[in-house]
Amino acid sequence: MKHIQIFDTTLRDGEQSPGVSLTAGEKLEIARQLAKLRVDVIEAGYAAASPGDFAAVQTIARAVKGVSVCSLARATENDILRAYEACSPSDAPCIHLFLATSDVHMQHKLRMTRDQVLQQIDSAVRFARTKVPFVEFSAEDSGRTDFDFLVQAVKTAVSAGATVINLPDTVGYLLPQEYAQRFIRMREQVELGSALLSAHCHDDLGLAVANTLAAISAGVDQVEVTMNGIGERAGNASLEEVAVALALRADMYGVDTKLELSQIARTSKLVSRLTGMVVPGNKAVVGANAFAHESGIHQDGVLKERTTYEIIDPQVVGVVENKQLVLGKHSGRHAFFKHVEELGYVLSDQDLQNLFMRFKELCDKKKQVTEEDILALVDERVYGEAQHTYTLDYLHVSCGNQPLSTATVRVTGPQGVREEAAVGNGPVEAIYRAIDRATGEEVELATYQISSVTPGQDALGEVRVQVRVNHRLFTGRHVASDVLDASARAYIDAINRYTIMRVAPALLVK
Ligand SMILES: CC(=O)SCCNC(=O)CCNC(=O)[C@H](O)C(C)(C)COP(=O)(O)OP(=O)(O)OC[C@H]1O[C@@H](n2cnc3c(N)ncnc32)[C@H](O)[C@@H]1OP(=O)(O)O
Ligand SMILES: CC(C)C(=O)C(=O)O
Ligand SMILES: [Mg+2]
Repeated sequence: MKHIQIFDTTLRDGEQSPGVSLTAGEKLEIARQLAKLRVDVIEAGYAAASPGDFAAVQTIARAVKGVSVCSLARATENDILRAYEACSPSDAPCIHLFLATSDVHMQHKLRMTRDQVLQQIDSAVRFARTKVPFVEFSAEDSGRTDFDFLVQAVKTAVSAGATVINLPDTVGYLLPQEYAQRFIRMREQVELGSALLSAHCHDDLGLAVANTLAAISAGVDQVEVTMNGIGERAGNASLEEVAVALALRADMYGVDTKLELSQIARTSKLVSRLTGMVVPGNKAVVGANAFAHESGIHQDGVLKERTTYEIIDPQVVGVVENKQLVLGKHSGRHAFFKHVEELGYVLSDQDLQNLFMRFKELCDKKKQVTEEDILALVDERVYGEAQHTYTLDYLHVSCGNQPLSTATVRVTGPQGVREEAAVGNGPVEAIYRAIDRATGEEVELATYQISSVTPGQDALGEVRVQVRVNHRLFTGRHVASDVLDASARAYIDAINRYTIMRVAPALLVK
């Protein structure tokens, strides 16, 4: 069976989703999980974009073995050198060079002629090949590129030594048959030698997965995908949808991947939690409703025979139904640490001890502590409280069935301890006004979302907020059994992410 290489770009194109900003530590955690999922290439970021992204790519290249680690780079010497320095510790370092080839991009964005673009492809690919063994060249906006010119661009990249040729549908414009034809014609017209062909699709017309699958039928060797389909604008082709389609319909595609499908659910949840991008309930494969049956006739069918209405076995993609850890207030450290380890986390002794304390506090509030609760606690421990400028020491809220609420907060920050009170049209507004006064930061609340991360009346509530500062969005998140406490801390988390960026951009990835 032909092997299709999975190039995961969750940490690069996925992170280009508006409002997503991952720290290097968060990127590393996701990269480790992607390695467990057994993707072939991790595009860890864009090393020249910021010191933080450089650090993230380098950290992942050093720490995550058995997978190729790649950095994006423009066709410039500086970008190539930064990408090389960042990804060179990898077992298989890869530089992903791109240059646009469509007339609209060349004329208006690059302001270059066709000849200049060909010249730059040649010199950039040659230079990158002097640095690393794997160089991917992407003809940006290839979907809207004049085909004869695209052939010239690809010939230039191949003869300069590119090991992968990617034809991205950057703006999600093509239809499946058209996209497939481009690969078929390209193979007919260019002697690719050992260079692989790659597909990279965006979802502007909701066709990213269909186009990716069409490209596989047309013989590509690699597909570029993101977990949960996150990415620039409407997103990229979703890894889990492509992976499951290939596995389930091997009769049609006749290809395989190295993917460990049982890691899909866990990877999806991790990416969702750390990016703040909520997975819609009806999302294929990983949505909460993907294996839920609502109507009587369907329920009857599934009870008699699961496959009447389920084409995917949820366990195959790691969705374990009715699984609950038997953990509670009588559990000790050994059992608890083992569970954390089984969930795939490698934590320091100090983090484990602190986490255990939080677990015991939670046991006093909740009858049953589930795997979801523990995942939420780990996130709070490892990421939520990292690198903070402000901490919330005290919160008191007074509210009722009248619109006016009051909140009092005590916040510790660079100016010391400050106490402030404010009123608002509801408790959350009152809290946020009080926090604004206590921090003195000028941020504007852009979005506020609240959800229950665990089932039952005593569930943990998760609040995600985005604050806007100078047209940029910063996401904050917190999980607690008290939703007003979670609301306050999520807001402070978002402000902290903004302040980290302001004082030390290298700590944040973007
Ligand atoms: C399709 C994609 O997903 S492409 C990847 C998109 N990702 C990103 O942009 C990552 C985040 N970007 C950044 O941090 C910044 O844009 C940087 C650091 C990369 C560049 O910042 P700046 O130097 O300030 O340039 P800015 O972003 O304003 O403009 C881009 C410049 O790169 C040029 N450029 C665009 N693509 C390429 C390319 N592939 N090769 C060479 N130059 C390019 C543009 O023409 C423009 O040049 P100009 O300044 O001479 O007009
Ligand atoms: C950098 C390239 C491959 C890209 O993301 C695109 O064209 O969509
Ligand atoms: Mg893209």
